[in-house]
Amino acid sequence: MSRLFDIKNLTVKFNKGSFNALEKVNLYLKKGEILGILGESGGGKSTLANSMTLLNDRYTGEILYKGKELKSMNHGEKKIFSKEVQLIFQDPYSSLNPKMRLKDIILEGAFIHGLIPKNACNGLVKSLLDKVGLKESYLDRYPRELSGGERQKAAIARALALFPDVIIFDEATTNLDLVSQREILNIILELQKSGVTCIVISHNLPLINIISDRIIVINNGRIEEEGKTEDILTSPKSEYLKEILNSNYKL
Ligand SMILES: Nc1ncnc2c1ncn2[C@@H]1O[C@H](COP(=O)(O)OP(=O)(O)OP(=O)(O)O)[C@@H](O)[C@H]1O
Repeated sequence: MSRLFDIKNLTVKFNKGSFNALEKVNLYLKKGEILGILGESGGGKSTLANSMTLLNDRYTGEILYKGKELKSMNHGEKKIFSKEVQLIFQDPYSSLNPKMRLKDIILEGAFIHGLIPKNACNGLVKSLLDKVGLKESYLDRYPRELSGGERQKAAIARALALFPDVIIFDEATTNLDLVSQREILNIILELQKSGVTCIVISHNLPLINIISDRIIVINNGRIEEEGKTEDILTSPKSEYLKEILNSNYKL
């Protein structure tokens, strides 16, 4: 499997003289896999996701996407990158424009990138709704007229309208009830089958266990361990993982 991302010595320092949010992080993402990123609050997971999507460019080290360092990409390359790599946030309400109807929200990015002719809109938006399990009758709704789980599905449909190669889910199921969580997990597994590579960031070990091919544990800005899901859960090395596994979590 070829690598989509290759990250070398990624270091992020937000305030001069204070601690590093990320410290010499090295990791890769293989095409077709689901990579789980696990760690406690404040450990640096979102900083990693934001840096991998250039929402944060105040980093040192290298983030290579398909062999090209993100900050050295020219305008055209960055535009392609922003289509190919999508980020889904924890709070779908704040990431959806409250003044736009669902169909316009879903198609906005695809229009900006010139991906779809006007006459193909209806077909595309219906197939995207179907993929994420939203009813066609929701097309004219505003975000406030959707439940939390439905809003998260809408955010995924909007990302899918760009036919991305990679989707990073940053705590995307954290605020959802168990049924919605399960539905989003199933969507992610279906995405993997259709060739989309995914990163799932969470502090929820059962969720990461169900879905990931490989896991990285990141705390205090450092990678504490990395390996195939079954390997690191059966013989954990980090104190963090040992503690969770010794608590009430059962594999
Ligand atoms: N823009 C910023 N400016 C200053 N400090 C920041 C900024 N973003 C994050 N931090 C700090 O960097 C550290 C890592 O934060 P980050 O959000 O990456 O952690 P996280 O693992 O995603 O946490 P959570 O699971 O709670 O979302 C934290 O101490 C946070 O306060």
